[in-house]
Amino acid sequence: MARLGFLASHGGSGARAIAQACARGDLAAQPAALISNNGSSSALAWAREEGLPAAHLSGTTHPDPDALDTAILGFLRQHSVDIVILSGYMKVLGPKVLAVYAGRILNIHPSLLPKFGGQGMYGDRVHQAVIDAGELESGATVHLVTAGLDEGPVLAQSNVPVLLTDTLEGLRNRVQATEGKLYVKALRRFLDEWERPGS
Ligand SMILES: Nc1nc2c(c(=O)[nH]1)N[C@@H](CN(C=O)c1ccc(C(=O)N[C@@H](CCC(=O)O)C(=O)O)cc1)CN2
Ligand SMILES: NCC(=O)N[C@@H]1O[C@H](COP(=O)([O-])[O-])[C@@H](O)[C@H]1O
Repeated sequence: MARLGFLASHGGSGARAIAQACARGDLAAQPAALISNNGSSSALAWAREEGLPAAHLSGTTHPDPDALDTAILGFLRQHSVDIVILSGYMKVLGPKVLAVYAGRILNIHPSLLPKFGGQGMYGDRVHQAVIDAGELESGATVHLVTAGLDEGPVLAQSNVPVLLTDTLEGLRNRVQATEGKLYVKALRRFLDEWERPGS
């Protein structure tokens, strides 16, 4: 059964949705570890409540980026993680993690990539940019993670309308309401391919 390593900066809603799907038997996977760059994140508190091995690893604990990259990789390997799940993780993954887990790191982004992705595009900044651009639709994207921000192959997307009267909160809530189900669907499809011999 695939072992999942979560990285989250805030609430980790995607990680929680996936962990609940694993507990229901809807995903052939099991949570194995969680890392947060935010020592006071509710994702870290949730992981500890769940008895999940959890660590605060960040620029505060490891000011040197290479040392942080090594520490993140070490924690993932210590817990025999097979697949890395980014769940609102707001930092760029380093080359060591990217190399060892190439093709096995998933992320969810709150726009229809490739639109509204890349440096500086995260959280509410994305939704505000969508509204400012006058887009008629938005959604979330699950993609494989590569060295470039939000540039990896798309695995799945959700679609929601953008209303002319939309506020930032209204659009955020409408997009976020699709994320948990989308992430579970994308991971199920990924696991089907990953577990097929020779895939
Ligand atoms: N190597 C990669 N690392 C990460 C990727 C990726 O595709 N390749 N995805 C991001 C997640 N993400 C959007 O989905 C994202 C996260 C953060 C940023 C960003 O600009 N961050 C700011 C700092 C924000 C903060 O400190 O709170 C920055 O780096 O200046 C853009 C996109 C996760 N990592
Ligand atoms: N570029 C990455 C990004 O913006 N991710 C977004 O951050 C939010 C995290 O919420 P959460 O911490 O409650 O899961 C989610 O909406 C996710 O799509």
